[in-house]
Amino acid sequence: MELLDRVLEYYNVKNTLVVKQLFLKYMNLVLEKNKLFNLTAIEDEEEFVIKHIADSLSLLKFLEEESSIQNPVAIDIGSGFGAPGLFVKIAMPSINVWLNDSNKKKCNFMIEAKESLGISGVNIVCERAEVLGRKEDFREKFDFVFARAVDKLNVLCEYALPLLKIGGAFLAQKGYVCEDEIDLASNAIELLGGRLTRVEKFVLPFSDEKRSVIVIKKLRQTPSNFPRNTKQIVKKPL
Ligand SMILES: C[S@@+](CC[C@H](N)C(=O)[O-])C[C@H]1O[C@@H](n2cnc3c(N)ncnc32)[C@H](O)[C@@H]1O
Repeated sequence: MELLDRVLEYYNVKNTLVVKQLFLKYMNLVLEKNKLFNLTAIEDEEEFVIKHIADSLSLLKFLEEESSIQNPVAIDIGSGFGAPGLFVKIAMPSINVWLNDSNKKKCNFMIEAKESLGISGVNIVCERAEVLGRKEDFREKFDFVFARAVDKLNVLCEYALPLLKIGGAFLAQKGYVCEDEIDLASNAIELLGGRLTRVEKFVLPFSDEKRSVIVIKKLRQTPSNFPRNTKQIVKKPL
């Protein structure tokens, strides 16, 4: 598929023959399973390449620029069928990725996809992110947290920041206009030990799809009373 070749070249992805085969296999798995239950609204292959693959790969430059760690560990919260985490992992094998979702069917699909693609360095954890944030094995264990299309930034910060190591970065993928969400999240960012360090706006390649990536760095330990339980987070966002 020529569009996919161009996208891989645009993002400077190495080992393109292998990566392309894995992306095509993964896309077919998603589109096939999508006939049985809803994983994505996108059914057209070229649209899939832009809105799922290129959109996920837009994180690569942030991974390079925000950390010098050789084998970073990332968690993708609310990953759904595996976006952006599994696409990033395929294009950047040196990263270890945890794919997290609270929905059992989606987690089962991600397990199936991981096995079918035969990739190591990927784990799937089926739990609410705010529950993981209170577990010793997950709290402050990640160099990066990703989230795309999961919740508003103030709510997302309470999911993401407890999971980050000090010095780690939360990469939140948002639409082009995100200023109001950022304003609303400033209290949460401060309370949870973070600092907004970067907001980058761009257009996805070979399209007119506009996006933002918001970078929130963890500077201090998250106070032990966060994350709160789901009811409190939803009813009274920070
Ligand atoms: C709209 S989907 C987005 C999926 C994927 N990130 C993407 O961009 O295609 C949102 C996903 O977040 C999951 N989710 C929502 N709240 C969550 C939470 N607190 N912890 C873990 N997963 C959550 C849902 O189950 C759903 O699969």
